Amino acid sequence: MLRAQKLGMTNGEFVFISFEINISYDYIFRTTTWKNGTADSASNQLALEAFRSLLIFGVVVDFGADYEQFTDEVRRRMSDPPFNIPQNETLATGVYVSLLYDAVMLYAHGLDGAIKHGNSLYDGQTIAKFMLNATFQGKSGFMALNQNGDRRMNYGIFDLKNVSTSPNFAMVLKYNSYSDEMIIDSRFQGRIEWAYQNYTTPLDEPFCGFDNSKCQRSDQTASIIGSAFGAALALCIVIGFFWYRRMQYLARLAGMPWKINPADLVFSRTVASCHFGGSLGSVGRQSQNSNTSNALQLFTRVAKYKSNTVAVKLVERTRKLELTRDIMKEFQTLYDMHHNNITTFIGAVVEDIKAQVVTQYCPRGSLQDVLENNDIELDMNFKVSFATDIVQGMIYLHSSDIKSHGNLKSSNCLVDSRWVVKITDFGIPSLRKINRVSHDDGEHANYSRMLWTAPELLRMNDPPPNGTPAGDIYSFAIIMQEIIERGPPYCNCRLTPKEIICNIMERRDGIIFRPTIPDNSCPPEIKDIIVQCWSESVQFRPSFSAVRKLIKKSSFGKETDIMENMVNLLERYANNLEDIVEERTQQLIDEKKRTDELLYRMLPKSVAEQLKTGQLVQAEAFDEVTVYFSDIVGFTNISASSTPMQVVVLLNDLYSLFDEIIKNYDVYKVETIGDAYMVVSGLPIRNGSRHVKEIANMAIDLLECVKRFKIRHMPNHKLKLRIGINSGPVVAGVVGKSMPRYCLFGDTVNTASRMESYGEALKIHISESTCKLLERDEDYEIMLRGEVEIKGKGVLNTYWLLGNRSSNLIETIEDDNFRFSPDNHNNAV
Ligand SMILES: Nc1nc2c(ncn2[C@@H]2O[C@H](COP(=O)(O)OP(=O)(O)OP(=O)(O)O)[C@@H](O)[C@H]2O)c(=O)[nH]1
Ligand SMILES: [Mg+2]
Repeated sequence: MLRAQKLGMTNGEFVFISFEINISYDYIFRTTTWKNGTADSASNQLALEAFRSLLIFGVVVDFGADYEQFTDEVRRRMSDPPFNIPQNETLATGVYVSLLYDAVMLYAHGLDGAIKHGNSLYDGQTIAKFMLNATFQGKSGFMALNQNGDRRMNYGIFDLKNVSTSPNFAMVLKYNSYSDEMIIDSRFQGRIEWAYQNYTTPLDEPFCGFDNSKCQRSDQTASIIGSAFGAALALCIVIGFFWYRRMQYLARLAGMPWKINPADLVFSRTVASCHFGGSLGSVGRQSQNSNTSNALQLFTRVAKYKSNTVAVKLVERTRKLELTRDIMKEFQTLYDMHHNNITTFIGAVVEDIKAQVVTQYCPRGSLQDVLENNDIELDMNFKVSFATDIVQGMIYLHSSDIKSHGNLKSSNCLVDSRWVVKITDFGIPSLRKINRVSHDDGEHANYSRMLWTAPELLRMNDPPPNGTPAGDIYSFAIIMQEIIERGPPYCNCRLTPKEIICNIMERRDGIIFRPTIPDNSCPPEIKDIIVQCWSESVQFRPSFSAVRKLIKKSSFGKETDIMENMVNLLERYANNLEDIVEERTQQLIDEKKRTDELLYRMLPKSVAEQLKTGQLVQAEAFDEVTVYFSDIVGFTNISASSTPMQVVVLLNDLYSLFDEIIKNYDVYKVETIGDAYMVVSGLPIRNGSRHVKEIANMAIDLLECVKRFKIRHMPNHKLKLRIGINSGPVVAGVVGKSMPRYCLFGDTVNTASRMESYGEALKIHISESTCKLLERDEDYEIMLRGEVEIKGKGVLNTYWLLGNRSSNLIETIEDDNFRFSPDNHNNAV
């Protein structure tokens, strides 16, 4: 009751009824049921208030007149063995004693009936049957059982009385269920004192119902009305929203935001990409590459649009392009599409018979270009990430208004700067459908274009321009083969595209024709996906969403997290780049080495280095160097009796030999002019006085080698060399800018040249200065030639260098009668 009070239910509106079985007049009148002996008076006061709302409904035992006598008898008997309970104990008295007595009497009644009717004493059901409708005066009042075995008894209602003086529960009404009478006893203390509003009888039911449902109902009605109104409002908002969107769409459609002014497109260049031809609609193709199996060189037209680089695809038609509502809608649909794995449609220029479709430019070219580029290393993760990009793009495309691509192939999958694959060339089916300018690129290219087309579409006379979703899945499988194999479709078979297409369409002997993928080229789960995707039966091909799940389930699809994937991708790309850079650097180093070598052959290394760093090479004076000249005796005659090519071969053979020999000496070859060969020692790097010996030894060596030299086309002809040497000061420097040459200047050079021209065949003619330097070394055998009149010099003493005693002597052709004639020296053979 205290709990009810806390809930505010004891204000009299509610009446609580409790049921008591153990009630007698005495008991009731003596008991103060609300009071808790251990509680404080304040709590008891609260309880008293609460108990005012309680009516006790109880069984009223009528003990009858002999009750006292009965209890005395019970006490007496209980004092006897085996109970031995003292007579003054109250235990033997009470309502239960009389109730138990009456129960035994009732059982006896049933037993009596059973015995009388000859029934078994052990059949409980029969005994119980004879108890039904029993009536007798029991010790707990009149005992009467109805036909169901229920006892008809007296029941009473007790109410709390004398609240302000000595509160107690008192019977206010008695009901005899046997006689069905209400009995008002004189001992009753008046009527029920209701706790409700000044003792007035409470309503049968509270105003809001026992569970507040009656009040709620009105609340509910309000809320139903409210929600109906809300729903109507929401519906209006939704309809209004869609209507607004529709109006916006129509306004946009009419405004044609995708329309580009041709003047805004600034064409810069075309980017080439080499592969099989494009679709019939595009006119990007420019030239036919004749040597590689009819492959076409295709070009992307690149332009600047609002300072962005864009790709422009020209679509030409044979008749005027009407901007019908359908075409406008198709352009608008493209314009509204945005996804990371499709190229952004920027707009279109629509002119009389052509349209220029402007899309986002992908600098890395198509997937086909990337796959064909062997510099790019692609591991399986990279390949699967390409595949995943295509799948994501296609899922978006299939869920869009476009529904399907219809021309999915590797050249229509572009790779952007961050290696993300983006699908392109989809949509605008009306534009694709109306008659196009036909580009007959030849049978090979035409059939090559069909390699991605699903067999069911190949068999159709008029396939839908947008293709079908299942057809796209088939095309995806062919792209996967390209990715896995890094080659064109069907790269493992030797058939021509025409033969391949025929095989696919005909399905000979029920065998379907598809590309082969070697087992070791990709994990089995990836191969399974590809095989499923190119199933002959459309029903067996999975959707792109299913393919995405299958890839995710594979060992390559375990995306840990997008950032990690991104980082892995970048890392792989960086590693790839590092390898490429390393390779390229090596190539550059090799190339540089080659050009340097070439340069060092033309110029002394120290001079070349200065020129390379852009320094001005100052002419340099050298106090003493030795200059060597040689010439082929009778070269004019040899040239006259040979073809120019034979002369070139001869000189090349000879001077290659010379070049090899002079490598053994510290000399610098200045030049070869025709048949003349000029070498110097002592520059550009000074070598003290060694220059003369270097040149002398070299000259002896060269002469020896000439004696053994055989002219290829004149094997019997003995080649003879005339050698002249002079030593002295020179100035060396680079002359000329476009073809710089390292030249020597000074009289020393002229004299050396004269020494050669006034010399004799197979002899080394040296000047006096050279002779003096050589004489310091006793190894050299030198012979005075005598006085020779040299043009521009006067009469000079000259010498023959015969040989080096420490190595081999020259077998000189001694001619005592030699008479020098400056005019006939060229003819001396
Ligand atoms: N680098 C680069 N290449 C592109 C871009 N767009 C197209 N291409 C390439 O340009 C070439 C010509 O493209 P298209 O005229 O569409 O020819 P296609 O893709 O082979 O065939 P269809 O799409 O059927 O016409 C193809 O190799 C494309 O891969 C781009 O944005 N960047
Ligand atoms: Mg294309």
